[in-house]
Amino acid sequence: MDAETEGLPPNNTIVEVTSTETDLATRRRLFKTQPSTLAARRQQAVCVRRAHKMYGNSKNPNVVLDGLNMTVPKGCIYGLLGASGCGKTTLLSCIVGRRRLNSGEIWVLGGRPGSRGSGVPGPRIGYMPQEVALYGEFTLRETLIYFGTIAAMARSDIDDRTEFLLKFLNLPNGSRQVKNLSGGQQRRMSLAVVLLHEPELLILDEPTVGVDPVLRQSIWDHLVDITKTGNTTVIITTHYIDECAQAHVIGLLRGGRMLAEEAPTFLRQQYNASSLEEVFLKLSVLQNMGRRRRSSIAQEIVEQVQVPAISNPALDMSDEHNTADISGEFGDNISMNSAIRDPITAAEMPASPLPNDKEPPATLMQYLDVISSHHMRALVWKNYLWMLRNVGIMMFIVALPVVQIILFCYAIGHDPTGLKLAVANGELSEQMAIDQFCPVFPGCNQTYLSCRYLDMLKKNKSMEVKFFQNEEAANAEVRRGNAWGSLVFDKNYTNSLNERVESGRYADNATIDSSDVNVRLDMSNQQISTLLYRDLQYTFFDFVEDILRDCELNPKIGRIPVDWERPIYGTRNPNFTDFAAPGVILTIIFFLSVAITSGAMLIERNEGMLERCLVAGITGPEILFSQVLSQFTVVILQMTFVLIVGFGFFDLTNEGSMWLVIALCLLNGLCGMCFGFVIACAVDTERTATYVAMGSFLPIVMLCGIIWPIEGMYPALQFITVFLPLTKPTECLRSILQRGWGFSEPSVHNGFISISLWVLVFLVLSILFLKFKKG
Ligand SMILES: Nc1ncnc2c1ncn2[C@@H]1O[C@H](COP(=O)(O)OP(=O)(O)OP(=O)(O)O)[C@@H](O)[C@H]1O
Repeated sequence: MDAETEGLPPNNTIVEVTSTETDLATRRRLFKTQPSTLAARRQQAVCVRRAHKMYGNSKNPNVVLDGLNMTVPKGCIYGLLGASGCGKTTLLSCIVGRRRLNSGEIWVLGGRPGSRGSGVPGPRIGYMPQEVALYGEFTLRETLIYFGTIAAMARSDIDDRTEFLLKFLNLPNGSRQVKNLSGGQQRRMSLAVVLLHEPELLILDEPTVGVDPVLRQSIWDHLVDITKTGNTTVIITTHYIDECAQAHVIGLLRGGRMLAEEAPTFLRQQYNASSLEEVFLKLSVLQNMGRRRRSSIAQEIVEQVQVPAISNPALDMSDEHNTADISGEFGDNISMNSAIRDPITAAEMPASPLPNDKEPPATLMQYLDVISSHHMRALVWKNYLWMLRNVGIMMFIVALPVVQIILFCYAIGHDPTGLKLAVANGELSEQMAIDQFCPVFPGCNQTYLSCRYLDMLKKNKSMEVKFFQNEEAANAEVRRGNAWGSLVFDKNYTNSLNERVESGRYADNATIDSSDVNVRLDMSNQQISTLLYRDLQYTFFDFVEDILRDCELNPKIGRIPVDWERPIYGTRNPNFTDFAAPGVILTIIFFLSVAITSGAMLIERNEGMLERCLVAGITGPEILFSQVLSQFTVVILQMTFVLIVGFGFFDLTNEGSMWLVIALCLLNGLCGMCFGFVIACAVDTERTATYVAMGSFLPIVMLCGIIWPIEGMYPALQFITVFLPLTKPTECLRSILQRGWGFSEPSVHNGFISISLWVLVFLVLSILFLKFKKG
């Protein structure tokens, strides 16, 4: 009920108050100071005070909880009722510590949810979310073993409870997979999971949806039964308002506030209603009147709706009530009425030890002690079981990088072959050109030297030569896109070339011109034209050397006077495959790890499993480390196959230590996994995750020196690349593979340092996202 309704006179006859001052004065006069001690609040199972929660932003807020108070005494069944979308789930997720209030306070089992030592989230509570939130591939028994292990139950206890729950909830035998159950059976299974470890506080979000009336009744009977001892408290939301008649207290939530918190029988009497639905309706009307009483609409409502004489609980308080936990707000008063009328009262409750009021400062060991062995056991077991149940997917995941490296090795970096050249050779007759006949004379023979050169082009560089009768025809072939270049030889080519060599510096211009090969290239394809440019020249050097050798002259005089000694690193003919391989291998491993981990985490998150596990007390670091452990197996397999295929089968150059290569690839896979965690924790949907992964893929490939040397980038970009996760590792792997460098070389150990730092950064970011990214 909102504050304005609290101001109604005790007999509750609706009085239209016209003057604001009178209204305020009446409210002040009627207001009593009411004690509310912290200790009393902490004695409740759940106590919410002045809770404000909104979604959206300040410009477009969606206020869901608006100063809400709620008191759930220990040992009761509390039915939380309200229309769809009124904020029940939001309130529950704040109670279990998965969402934060914008303001206000929550006490659960005497502690603040999420604070150290409060046990919430943790095994003290059992949360059944609205969605099924179970692993479809697991059997019922495996599901219960998993959640039982998380709650640190002994295996024998898990087995006993499993037998009981399967029978009690009318579930099929334990070896059936969850995905093969009907919708109703899955919800019952979800209920079985929270009942399994018999927590102190059960929070059930619509547990009876899809349950037949007989079973619904037996679930309620069970809830009544477990609360009898006073050790278990149940908060339940349901759409079937009247089933809440069996609750000890019901809270009616509307407009972000509690309309009432009372025992159902009391409410029905108080509001002279035959059903709880009617009570809800009347209270809603009262709430509307309170809100609009300054408007003329109020009068209409008063006239149209029959509201019974109701004593306003906010004002109808005996001294007896005042001694209880009352904060002066509506919710407290009402719930205490209930608590006192109810057979289970706070006074009868066994006083359980409360956690510390203020969170004690944590020691370093407590900060580091974020991993519990039974949680890790359960999580790693669950991850491997998931993989086992999805062998097809796992095989695909392992095979994918193999396919990629095979494609890379076959498709990238090899010199193009079969490049067509259009040749107009003046030395040939018209008929010879038509017949594509160009005679080659080996040895120290100075006849048709043009044909000898062209023959070497064909043989050594796999080029295809087509003869045309004149220069125009050859150029036209290039213009039509049928050849990559035209070569024109003068009709005196052989003689002129001989004379040019013989005369040396005395050769005249005409001789020099006619001994040149005139080349016109199609330079539209940078790779091909560069290659042609290089090969036409190199083949010419080879051609000259060949003749000189055959004529028993020193072949060196045919070369340019630069002696290309054996390279210090690399080969005389470095290929693009070896240049790109380090970056490509790292990129494949990195991005497949990103895809696997972000996919796995997002599936868990979006199907509610992650939420359920976090409420059960699993921590962010535990989830991450368990994923690291299990996904790492996949990364190791992927990496092994990539390296075997790349170095074993395709013989990629490796001059260095294979152990260093393996270590770097493993770290790189780990880094990809951690980046995947960050994406999964930071975004909400698979689609956004795909955009982020894709959005980061291209910049990383372009900027990390994988396909183009960093030295060729703009200076500002060169600076930025240093801070990208694959730049230094790519440089490092290239140095190991091509130069055979060891760890002591800066370029190698810098790669390891850089990737380790990135692993750390991504891990910390994921943990922070998991911790702080709540609603
Ligand atoms: N993550 C979110 N971001 C933005 N708005 C949200 C989010 N979750 C819930 N809401 C909005 O908050 C309001 C309350 O939602 P909530 O799920 O708490 O209602 P509910 O009472 O549990 O509904 P139902 O009974 O249908 O499950 C709704 O208007 C909903 O659209």
